[in-house]
Amino acid sequence: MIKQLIEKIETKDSPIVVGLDPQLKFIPERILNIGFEQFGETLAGVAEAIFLFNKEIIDNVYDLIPAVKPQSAMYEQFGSAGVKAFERTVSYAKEKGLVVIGDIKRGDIGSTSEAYAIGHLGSITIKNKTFKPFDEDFITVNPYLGSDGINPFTKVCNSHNKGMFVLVKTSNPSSGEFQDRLIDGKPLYVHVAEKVASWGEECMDGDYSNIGAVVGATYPEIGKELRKIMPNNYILVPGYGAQGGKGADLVNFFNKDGLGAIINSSRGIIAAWQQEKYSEFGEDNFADASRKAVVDMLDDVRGALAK
Ligand SMILES: O=C(O)c1cc(=O)[nH]c(=O)n1[C@@H]1O[C@H](COP(=O)(O)O)[C@@H](O)[C@H]1O
Repeated sequence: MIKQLIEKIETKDSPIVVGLDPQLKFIPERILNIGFEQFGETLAGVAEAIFLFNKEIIDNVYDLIPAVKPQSAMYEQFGSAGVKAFERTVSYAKEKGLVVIGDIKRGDIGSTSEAYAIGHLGSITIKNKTFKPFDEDFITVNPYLGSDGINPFTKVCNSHNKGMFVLVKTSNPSSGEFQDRLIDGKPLYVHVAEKVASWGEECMDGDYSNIGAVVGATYPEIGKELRKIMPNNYILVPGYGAQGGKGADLVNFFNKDGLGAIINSSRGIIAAWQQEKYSEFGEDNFADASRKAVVDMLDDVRGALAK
């Protein structure tokens, strides 16, 4: 699956991913009203609006980007109707030829991880009929439970040509509380990165592994260190834009071949219409504002890489 992602990154010259993290406050009135007219002022009405909001953004940016990353909590907050909107978003993005990274941050004891892996990446057979429940292409995984929490995902990645990004050093301000702690003289994130490199060897797909890492754009020096420890693992880099990451911070996350990293922006793209910088588009043209924000992000990232 990483081969397919790389092919799209190269074809579009676009190492970026748009995070589809809808919040009620980002959805313009005209979209909300469509949902409410159909399903009333209910969770189902909001969920319909969320799907329509995502669809309009996807329609306006899909030619510029290789992938999207819907964040599951942003849908789960609206209950089962929200989960349905997540499912519809995954299918629609795939219809438009995009790779889908389901940001679900799962991981548990082996038997439970196996169920997550089946539900999100794999398939289940009921009376000779096979179903693929969520069918994302990649997911995000929390490694806190160790190898037996990861192995079931690896197994399904190999049987279904899927992939995962394992949290190594997260972008948030307090990520260091545990992740930077020294153990045997090395920060915990280094131990996790070494594990990602070795888990990744079991899951190679061309020059890169279907097992990647998540490292926040907000820690560029750590990104440089981790890039060396995981030469064959793609790094998903969130934290661009709304969390302060800039193009210049991102160069260290890439390999010399110009590959190896994919940069995420969520609020910076989907809520661009609410920023002063894009106010000329107005609420009705929110998806045009998103397109302009993608173009600006691409210019920034390509410019930094060209230097
Ligand atoms: O796994 C992630 O995607 C993730 C890891 C991390 O360290 N930091 C981080 O922000 N994320 C996610 O990346 C997205 C960032 O959103 P914005 O800050 O709006 O661009 C959210 O969906 C976060 O849940």
